[in-house]
Amino acid sequence: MELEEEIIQCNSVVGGNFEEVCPEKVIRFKPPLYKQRYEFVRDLVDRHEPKKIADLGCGDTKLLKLLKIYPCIQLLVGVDINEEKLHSNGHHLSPYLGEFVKPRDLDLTIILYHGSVVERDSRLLGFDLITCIELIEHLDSDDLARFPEVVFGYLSPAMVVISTPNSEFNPLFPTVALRDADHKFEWSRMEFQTWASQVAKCYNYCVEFTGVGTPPAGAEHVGYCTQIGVFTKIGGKAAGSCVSEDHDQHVYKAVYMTSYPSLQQEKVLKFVLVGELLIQVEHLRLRHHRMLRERKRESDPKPRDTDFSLGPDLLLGAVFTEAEKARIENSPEPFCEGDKFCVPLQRLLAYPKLHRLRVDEERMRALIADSVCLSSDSSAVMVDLYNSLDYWPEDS
Ligand SMILES: C[S@@+](CC[C@H](N)C(=O)[O-])C[C@H]1O[C@@H](n2cnc3c(N)ncnc32)[C@H](O)[C@@H]1O
Ligand SMILES: [Mg+2]
Repeated sequence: MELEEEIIQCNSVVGGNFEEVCPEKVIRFKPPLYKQRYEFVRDLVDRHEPKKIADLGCGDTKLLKLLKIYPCIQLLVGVDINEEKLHSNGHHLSPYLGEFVKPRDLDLTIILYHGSVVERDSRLLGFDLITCIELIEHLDSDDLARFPEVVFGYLSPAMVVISTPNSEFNPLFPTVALRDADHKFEWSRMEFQTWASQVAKCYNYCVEFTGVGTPPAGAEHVGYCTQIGVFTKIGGKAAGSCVSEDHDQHVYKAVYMTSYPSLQQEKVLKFVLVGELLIQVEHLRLRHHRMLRERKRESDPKPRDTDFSLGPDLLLGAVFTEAEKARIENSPEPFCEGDKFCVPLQRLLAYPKLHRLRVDEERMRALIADSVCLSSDSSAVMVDLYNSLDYWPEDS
């Protein structure tokens, strides 16, 4: 993360140490500061792998869009007081076509709620991570006073991240006013850390302070442009006893909800399994043809054992690791029965794209039974050795 400075003609009145530190310069961050804040959250998600995340004051849902790709997340919730923002951005959170073709391993539900973060809604209980990015400075003093009791006392997630402007950085900007017209306050590091430490102590969290947006050389003493507190619940995830009495408190209005296809859903698993299986069987069948053709060209009339050893997998562009090769080679080989080509289920399950689905032979048999033809003992998938689309130049 870098900070870019650009000399500009700056006639604005600047406060205190601005002129001394950084005369006539405008500060630009690279990547932009909002992206650095999102990156900070992404890094936390990478490290802690939370299953349930709520983004309070989610605005135009940009952070949620970045988070939805994480395989560990199963519930992603956004809350904002601005209903219009939620309505106009919700559809960006729905699954793409590619997410049906290559579904996630685990379910994911995304819900956007319209409501205020100072209202209690029991659907946000039991979360692993709650993010409040550039939110608290938009709360008036009454709401700010209620915020800790709701978020830390009632919702009581395992981790909370709060970011807010560091007012000590402001003199480096060309103007001295608050950074946004809707900000009710901007705190120095001392003010934020005093507030956050009291909150942490009151609700049994520990808090660490950091930030994003490094100050320019010579101005290190002002600290990060955005200050961040990361709160971790002492004693882990278990919800506090105070939550049990109001478990059905639904005050937020759900304005958008979407569920992602995943391999946890039987119909999705079946779709992927049958699709990958058909590709693999067809690939093996064509490879068998190729081998027969080569033999014919060599005019070798002698029948030999069919060779299903693993040559370069040109058709699928697959390159196997040594472990994958060993798994495939140790599984039963495809075979021919009259004009039928048979691939044992165990062989199919050895290929990486089917192996990753983590189904055993019995489950596979049950899932594919009504979609493919099985051998008489149901141990192999059976297809015609030749079909009308096969191209045999030698025949023409
Ligand atoms: C500066 S924006 C930050 C948006 C987003 N977190 C981001 O970093 O891109 C602040 C957001 O908080 C929302 N907000 C303000 N007061 C709120 C409240 N009491 N409850 C829920 N959301 C609130 C605003 O509508 C706005 O979308
Ligand atoms: Mg703000």
